[in-house]
Amino acid sequence: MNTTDAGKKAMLDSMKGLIVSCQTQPDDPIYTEDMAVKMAEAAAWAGASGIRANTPEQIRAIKEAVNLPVIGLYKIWNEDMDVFITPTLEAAKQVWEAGAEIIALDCTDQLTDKGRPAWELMPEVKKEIPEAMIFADVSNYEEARRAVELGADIVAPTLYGYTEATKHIEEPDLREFARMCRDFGEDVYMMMEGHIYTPEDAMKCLYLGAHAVVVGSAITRPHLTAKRFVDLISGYQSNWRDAEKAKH
Ligand SMILES: CC(=O)N[C@H](C=O)[C@@H](O)[C@H](O)[C@H](O)COP(=O)(O)O
Repeated sequence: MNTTDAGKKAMLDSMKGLIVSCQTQPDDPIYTEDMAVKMAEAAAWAGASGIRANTPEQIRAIKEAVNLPVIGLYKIWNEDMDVFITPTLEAAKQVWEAGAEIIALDCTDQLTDKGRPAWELMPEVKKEIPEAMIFADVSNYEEARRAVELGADIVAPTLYGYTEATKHIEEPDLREFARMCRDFGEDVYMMMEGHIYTPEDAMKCLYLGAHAVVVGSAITRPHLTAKRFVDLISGYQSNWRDAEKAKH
């Protein structure tokens, strides 16, 4: 792997376009041991420019099968905190050792169980693993600014909709994303991630200044895509039923 600055830049430049998040958990209805690899192979077949993957095992298996840059993360849930994306230095090391060129970190203000904000981990990871590139998962403009100042290579609003302040939101904030691209796009690779469900929405993000768009559920969680259809259709069906009842 080429980890010089020029090598890093060449890799990041090559990631323009679509990055597919290929993640499965054992409690997913589509889970099998090799499912994440199959998803990554499908993404590569389609022409994706990178893969986002969770857990050292899935990252390692994907790296063996697919010749694309990998954004790796390690989701670890702890009931004492909301931070779950690569929450510790040890988790970041495992992601790196599994072969991911880029490590995704929670760079929000959320507090860890040690009482410190999640973003404080980034300088430690950069010091410990200087060859790695850092993908900062943030939830708002201020966190994006801080991530840029701390030297993130990539910033994305991945956690918009997943923090205490934003958990009621289920759509991307394209206006805020455009502001991030305008203000930080010269200093960092801005990517869009989270709640992008159609090629048209992905295109909008590219027009707003995204270097790449990371898409997960819409491509690799068919059960959630099916649920979006069912929820919408059944909502209309009950409205129809109520309207019919009201007539009688
Ligand atoms: C918040 C969180 O846990 N995000 C995770 C980050 O790796 C994934 O579960 C998402 O699938 C990914 O961010 C892509 O987003 P979407 O699935 O909406 O396209």
